Amino acid sequence: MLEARRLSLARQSRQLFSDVSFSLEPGHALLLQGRNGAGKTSMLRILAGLARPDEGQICWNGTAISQSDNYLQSLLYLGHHAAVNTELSPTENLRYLSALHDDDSASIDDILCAVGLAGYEDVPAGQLSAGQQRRIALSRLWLSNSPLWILDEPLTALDVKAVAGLERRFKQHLDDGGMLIVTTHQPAILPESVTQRLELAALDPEADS
Ligand SMILES: Nc1ncnc2c1ncn2[C@@H]1O[C@H](COP(=O)(O)OP(=O)(O)OP(=O)(O)O)[C@@H](O)[C@H]1O
Repeated sequence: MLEARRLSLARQSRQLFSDVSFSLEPGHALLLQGRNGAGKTSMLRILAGLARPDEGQICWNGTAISQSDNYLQSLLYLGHHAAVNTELSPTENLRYLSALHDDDSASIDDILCAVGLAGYEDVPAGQLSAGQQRRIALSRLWLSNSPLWILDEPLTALDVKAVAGLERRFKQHLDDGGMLIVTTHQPAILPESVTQRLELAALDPEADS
């Protein structure tokens, strides 16, 4: 279980969030919402252990993440920018990514097919569209066994079919007892019965305008 306890963060003399607490159980998702600049990416980076809050603590199965010996291995974090080597083909990118992950059981061809890149396997990623490059980055969701996924705007640049594929993958992950924390402006992609929403807006100076 992941527990965030009384997290606070200020940036550039502005309080982004204060006293934010939540807990996330296996099989459940957290949808982080808020307008541009509300602090969603900052919150996700803190949850992923890439930055520290001004105050508060995050615990993984009862242990502070800074002390946990398995938090980072339990986590898959995908940031805003597609982590794709543009000189490599989708197949080569996936071979590289699969070496980083613990699960090599899924075939690279099957994953490329699942993310809709069949027919583009050997084209340098730099010659693919933004949405196709995003699909390469999202292939990690098919490679990873990590129980906790933290995803920053994963739907950016994706078409309807790719979004539907991701929706199915999210559901499978949650059904398997995984956890998901995600920012997206398309909340319908998450199964409502197991999703809690956290809105970072209360401290936004423009919130009432
Ligand atoms: N490293 C940093 N140093 C200083 N200020 C920062 C830093 N990172 C973010 N900020 C500021 O914190 C605020 C929140 O940024 P953040 O990227 O977390 O927002 P967001 O809700 O993810 O926005 P968006 O929806 O546009 O992606 C912004 O005003 C940003 O300028």
